[in-house]
Amino acid sequence: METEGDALEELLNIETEIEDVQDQIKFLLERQEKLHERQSELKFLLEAYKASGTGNSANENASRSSSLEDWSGSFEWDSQADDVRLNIFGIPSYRQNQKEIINAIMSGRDVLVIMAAGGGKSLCYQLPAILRDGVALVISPLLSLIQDQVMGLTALGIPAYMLTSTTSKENEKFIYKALEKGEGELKILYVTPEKISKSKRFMSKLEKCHNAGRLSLISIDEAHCCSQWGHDFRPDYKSLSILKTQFSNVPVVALTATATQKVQYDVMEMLRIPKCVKFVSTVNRPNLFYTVRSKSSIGKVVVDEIAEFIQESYPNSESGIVYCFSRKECEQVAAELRARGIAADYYHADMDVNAREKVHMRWSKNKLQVIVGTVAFGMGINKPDVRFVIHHSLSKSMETYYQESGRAGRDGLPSECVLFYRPADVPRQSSMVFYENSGLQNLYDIVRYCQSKRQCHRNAFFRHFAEPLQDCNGMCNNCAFFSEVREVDVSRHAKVMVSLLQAMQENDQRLTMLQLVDKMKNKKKELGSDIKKEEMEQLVIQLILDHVFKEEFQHTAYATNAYVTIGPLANQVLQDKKIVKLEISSKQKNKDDSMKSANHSLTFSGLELKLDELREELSSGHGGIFPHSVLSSQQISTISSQKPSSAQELEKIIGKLKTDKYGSKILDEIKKYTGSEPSDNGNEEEGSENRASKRLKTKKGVVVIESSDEES
Ligand SMILES: Nc1ncnc2c1ncn2[C@@H]1O[C@H](COP(=O)(O)OP(=O)(O)OP(=O)(O)O)[C@@H](O)[C@H]1O
Ligand SMILES: [Mg+2]
Repeated sequence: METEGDALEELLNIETEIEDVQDQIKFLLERQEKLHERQSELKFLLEAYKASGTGNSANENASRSSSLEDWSGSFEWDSQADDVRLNIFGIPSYRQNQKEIINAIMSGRDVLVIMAAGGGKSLCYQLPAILRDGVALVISPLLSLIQDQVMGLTALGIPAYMLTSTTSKENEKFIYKALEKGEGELKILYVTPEKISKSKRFMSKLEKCHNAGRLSLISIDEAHCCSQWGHDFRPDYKSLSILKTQFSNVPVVALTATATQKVQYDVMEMLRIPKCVKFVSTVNRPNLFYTVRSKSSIGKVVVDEIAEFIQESYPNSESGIVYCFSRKECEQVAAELRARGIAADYYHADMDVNAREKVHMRWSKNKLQVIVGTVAFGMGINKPDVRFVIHHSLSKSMETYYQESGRAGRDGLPSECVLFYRPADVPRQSSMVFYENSGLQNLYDIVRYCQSKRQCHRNAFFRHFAEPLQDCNGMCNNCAFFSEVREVDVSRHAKVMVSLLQAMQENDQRLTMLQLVDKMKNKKKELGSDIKKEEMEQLVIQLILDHVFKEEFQHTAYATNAYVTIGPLANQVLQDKKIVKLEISSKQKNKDDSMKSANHSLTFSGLELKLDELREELSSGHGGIFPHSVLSSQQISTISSQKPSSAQELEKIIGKLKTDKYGSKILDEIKKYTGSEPSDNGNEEEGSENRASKRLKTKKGVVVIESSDEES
């Protein structure tokens, strides 16, 4: 006969099971939502293919415009545009989509441009701004970005101004007069979005400019700031909808480096440009080599490895960034790098604006090799020749990592992105992001990227941004060294771990990841075979990603603690319904292996170094503009390989304006160098880009480093 005790026990069991089922339903609903989202992304993608009539070639699909109109044909402004491109901007040819975007804007259309960081979005609106009559208005979110742009344009002799808190009274007067009366030369005017939302005076002058038919175009840079779903939402960007309402016949061009479908729709809606021509370029950055390195639990060892990497790969003080998790860590790592002889300084939100600006400036002018920053060192970074971005710990999402690592190699030359990963960094991040909308989901996506030792890192980006896969060309460490990894069945370890955690929870005890791993030490007998502590940590994270465990958080007076608890799929492991596998490096990566990727770095020829010195000298002599505004690294590389001997030859590389300004000094330097060059100096003939790509040839995913003079 059933007693009261039996009934009570059964009731408790049922309640536990109901909780378990509810957990599973919650998990399945979340999963369903994700799948729906992905489904609609893929449907959209397939429709885009159909509309553009392209086949399956990844390259064809990598760049697409949303309409069937042909923007690549000839237009009446072609020759004038070519002239401005070469002779004012010093740019010898267009990159992918630039010509088409310019043509669409010149035809008076609204345009949405999605183009990777460093793809060359600025030229797309600056060139039409010069060709069209009147003043172009550019909205940009940050003062530092605006200052960089205005300085660069001024150095090219283009009448560009900004109207910000730093503008002098005199310049303000000049700008208002130019807008109102068309007096004085003003072609491009930069403002922050607050000017549109808060300054009635400015808006009334702008209206006058428009009424007189002198507002040539409106450009909205970093347009993802319009969307709450984007990574840098700015409330003031919302007020930009007024622009299209008020100036409906003026073309609006919105530009951003990353935008998921959702963000793209949001931007089009917010800016009221539903019929815009959309140009989407690939997110692929083929010049970036992505590496995930396992991170030691000893802080000093990590800094040693970072310092060694920088010194061995970038001995000519090439610029780089090291991203750290916290402000304190930034300061420590910067100090330790300095102690190891690297010119490094830190940058974070706790510093006052002037101190931050000073560090940024020193770095931009190549007086400082490395900035060690938190995420606060963000959007305003415009330096084209950043050769490496190192993450001392993982970012909080794939999108953030793409943005941060993407600050490397904006000039298109080979550069490296290295992420130091250890599972113990995951709870540090998760306890920061768990309260954000989809914070944990986003974090777990990048954790998957870090945990995977076999999957192509580049493909992870394509998947994340719903883009067809493209060849990695051996440009990530998994593609380059994948054979060193094996998959091990650790289902038994997982089962023991689940039972252990369950027993603890039944006794109302909670465990952090490290405590759980520690407790597993006592289970050696049950396990038979042992796996290393780091692998055990990797397993805990793997089980969190697989929903066998989940993370829970508790606030204390000082911090938020992350605990590992039983997740919806734990029973599957206990009932042997789920096989758990772990990717394990079959041989300890030795130093040589991990440094292999460093051979992607550029090496400079003697002439390149001379020209680099010359651009520093010329930049300080020309009102302190940035060295890269005098000559870009790519231009230095082309000049060094072609060694022009006359102004006419030089003009073909850097255009008329720069040749007039700096030509004689550049030609002198070439002459001096070729005069002193030993006759067997054959290898220096090639530009660094050529040499770098020659040194790095991939054969079936294995990197073959060809020997060259510098190495022998
Ligand atoms: N066609 C081209 N050929 C060579 N260099 C180019 C070309 N177009 C642009 N560049 C150079 O590429 C670099 C990056 O350009 P730009 O600042 O416009 O990038 P962006 O797309 O705005 O990137 P971000 O999203 O990081 O702001 C600049 O140094 C620019 O001069
Ligand atoms: Mg830009």
